[in-house]
Amino acid sequence: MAAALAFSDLTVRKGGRAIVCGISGHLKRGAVTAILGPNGAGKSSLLHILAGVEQPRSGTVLLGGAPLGTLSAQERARRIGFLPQKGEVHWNLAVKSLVGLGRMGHSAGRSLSQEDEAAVVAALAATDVTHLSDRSALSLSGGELARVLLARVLAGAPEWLLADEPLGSLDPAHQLAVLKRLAMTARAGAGVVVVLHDINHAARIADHVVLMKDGAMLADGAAQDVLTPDLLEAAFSVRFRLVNDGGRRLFVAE
Ligand SMILES: Nc1ncnc2c1ncn2[C@@H]1O[C@H](COP(=O)(O)OP(=O)(O)OP(=O)(O)O)[C@@H](O)[C@H]1O
Repeated sequence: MAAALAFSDLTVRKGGRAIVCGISGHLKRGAVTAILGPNGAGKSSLLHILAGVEQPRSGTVLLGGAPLGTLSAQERARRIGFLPQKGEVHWNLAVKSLVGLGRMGHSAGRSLSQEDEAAVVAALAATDVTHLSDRSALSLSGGELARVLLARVLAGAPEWLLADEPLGSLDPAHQLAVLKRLAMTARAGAGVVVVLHDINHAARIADHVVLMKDGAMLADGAAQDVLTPDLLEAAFSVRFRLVNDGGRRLFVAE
């Protein structure tokens, strides 16, 4: 399948134990995949491997049929946008310049073209940070910085957008706006893979859900098949009641 992200028999060992235990899956573009599971389940570890920023102990990741490791760093940066859980900036860089770095996979070090500049402007607007364009990235609040770092990834218009808990420091209005942006990005043809903690956020945008526990996949399938009270209880050891809220499924922890 064109440009699918497929992984097989992935194993990661850290601290003398397996934290990802031989998992396999197949992710499609044009869809939102939510990775859910309790703390320590291995969600970030899986995302790091899919992004190519960490290597598994064993197993393979194929992007469009090619092993991820065979892509040049520039091609990987152009095709896979990765938003880590703890986004940090240590340079005194203007927000628009920081977001411009998201074009590096396209610009290969040359100065930004008109197309690059247009992509930066659109990405700043998409995450509601246009008004911060000239501010130093070091001066931003946590939620502002999170939105700027998402803008940097969006500016690159990657085939794959891999985001690790992108809503953690956002207020409710911006959480909703970012969820909608992720869904729009998938509808525009990208593969969106997002680690989420809120089941209702996943229910709102996910087409596909990977449910992890103890480094293994408890379930992997269509959102409506995986987001069930029984599977969620098996993952989180909490009972969820399913409420029909005018046609929208809402999960309430009991
Ligand atoms: N360098 C390390 N050494 C030892 N253990 C590690 C190391 N890195 C991660 N782990 C452990 O691996 C497990 C999986 O970590 P990971 O960050 O993938 O979990 P997660 O599902 O993303 O969790 P969270 O929801 O808390 O972010 C955790 O138990 C973590 O403590």
